Amino acid sequence: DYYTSIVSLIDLLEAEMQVIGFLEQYMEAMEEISRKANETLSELAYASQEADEDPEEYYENPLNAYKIISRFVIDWKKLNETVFDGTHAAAYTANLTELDSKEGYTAPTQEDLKGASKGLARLQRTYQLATIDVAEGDLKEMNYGQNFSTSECYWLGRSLYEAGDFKYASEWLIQARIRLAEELRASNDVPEFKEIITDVQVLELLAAALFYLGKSNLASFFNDEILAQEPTNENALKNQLLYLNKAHAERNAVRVVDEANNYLQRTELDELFDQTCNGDRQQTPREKRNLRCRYVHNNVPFCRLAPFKKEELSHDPPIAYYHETIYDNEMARIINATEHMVERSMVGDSKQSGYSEVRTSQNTWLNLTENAFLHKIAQRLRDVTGLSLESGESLQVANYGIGGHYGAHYDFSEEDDPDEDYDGQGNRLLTALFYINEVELGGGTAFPYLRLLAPPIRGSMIVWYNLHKSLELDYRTKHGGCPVLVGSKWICNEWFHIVGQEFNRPCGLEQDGYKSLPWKGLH
Ligand SMILES: O=C(O)CCC(=O)C(=O)O
Ligand SMILES: [Fe+2]
Repeated sequence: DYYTSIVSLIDLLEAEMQVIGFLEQYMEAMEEISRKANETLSELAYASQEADEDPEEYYENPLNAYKIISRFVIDWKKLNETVFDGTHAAAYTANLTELDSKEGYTAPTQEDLKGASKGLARLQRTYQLATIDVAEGDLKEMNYGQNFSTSECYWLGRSLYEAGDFKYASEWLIQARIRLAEELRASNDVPEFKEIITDVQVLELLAAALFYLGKSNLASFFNDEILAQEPTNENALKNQLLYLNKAHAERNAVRVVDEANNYLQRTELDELFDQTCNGDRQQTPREKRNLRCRYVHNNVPFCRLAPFKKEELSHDPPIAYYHETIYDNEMARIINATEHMVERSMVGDSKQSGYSEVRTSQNTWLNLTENAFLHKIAQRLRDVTGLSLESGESLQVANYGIGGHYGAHYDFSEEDDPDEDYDGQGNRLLTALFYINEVELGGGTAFPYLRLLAPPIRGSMIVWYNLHKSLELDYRTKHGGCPVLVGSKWICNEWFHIVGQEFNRPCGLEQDGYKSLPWKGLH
């Protein structure tokens, strides 16, 4: 699909350029025909005008009599053949068909449009971006100059309406109305062949969206607006009663649930996650007080010369950045090797997995042992963590597109017997995650329970233990990838498992799992 990764969008751009070429070719052919046809046409018109001045006299001349018959039989026939010539249209269609059936290409669908719409709404919700700003291309004080047209606002509103996101649907529909009014004021000529949206179309959706948001009063107000423009509009007449009655009932009832907050079934965790992503939820100065930056060598001889640059993010559970742990050429190679391999990411365990809006990214895997250039990265992973990779997974490479994100989750398996999920290698002990490109805005890794946001720093790696020393699950490690606001986000991560770490991370003598139990089953 097109809304989960940048790579596929670049392919799509290529397809669009081709389509532009095809149509240009066709239009040139048509213009040539039009030019020739006009020439012939004026010749023919000249002849008949001449005759029309005094037909009787004109046709006394036998040559002229011959000519008009000849014009019908020969010239008009020839001209019509040229005008109706279908070969250029056929070539155009054939080009399009060929593109459609090209290996690895599928035209974007309504589903893609819906996915992209939801991605945008997710960005707005997470980073609290006002629709009016986004519609003008403003994302967090940056202007990308991408003003939305009436039709774009309308379709965005409509997709969100269909997706049940009535809050943002109504806001985008209002933007559509504003633009429509501006367009009407500015001029009357709408460019031909472009979709024309009417105010009534917008109002119908807007009233319904507001109704579902529990704002029947407003729904009723906009419905009246429709009736003012089209007094016999059947839908509006029907809805009038519904909206009015509901508004009346609402006025007299105490609202139990706040529907506006309840839409899309957002959980408390979603809220915490968003707040962590947008910086509203942060570690307290007290929590940060003992966090340090330091050079570490982990007793690796080479690292005594070139130590790792560690930045502590949390002591318990242990989470830290290691800056500048992957080289430019390594990052480029990883992206080059995988950009045409990535596929839509799945969620779930070995028993049950599938696609989900919780994780909108694309990913693939690189085998650390099969790819020679990855041997060095594997060694670095061992040096940084002090752990063995004998039970480690392949390196996962992932790319996030428009509004791409990964909702809060645990990396470990909560199964009674995680060995079943992981081929007998034990649960996921440690996560090491490299940020391998520059993300312009957004796309951090958020730990909502720890009030911790790690921005994606190109070339840095973030490392954390998912399990307590006793190997019990550490429920404080819930985390996710914040939506990418501007740019594209590439990461690769390695999961270290329990097997083989007996001497590398010895178990504690006490059960320390109680520390994170209060977070278990939260939300
Ligand atoms: O994208 C991120 O920052 C987090 C990714 C993640 O948590 C995962 O892939 O398990
Ligand atoms: Fe994760």
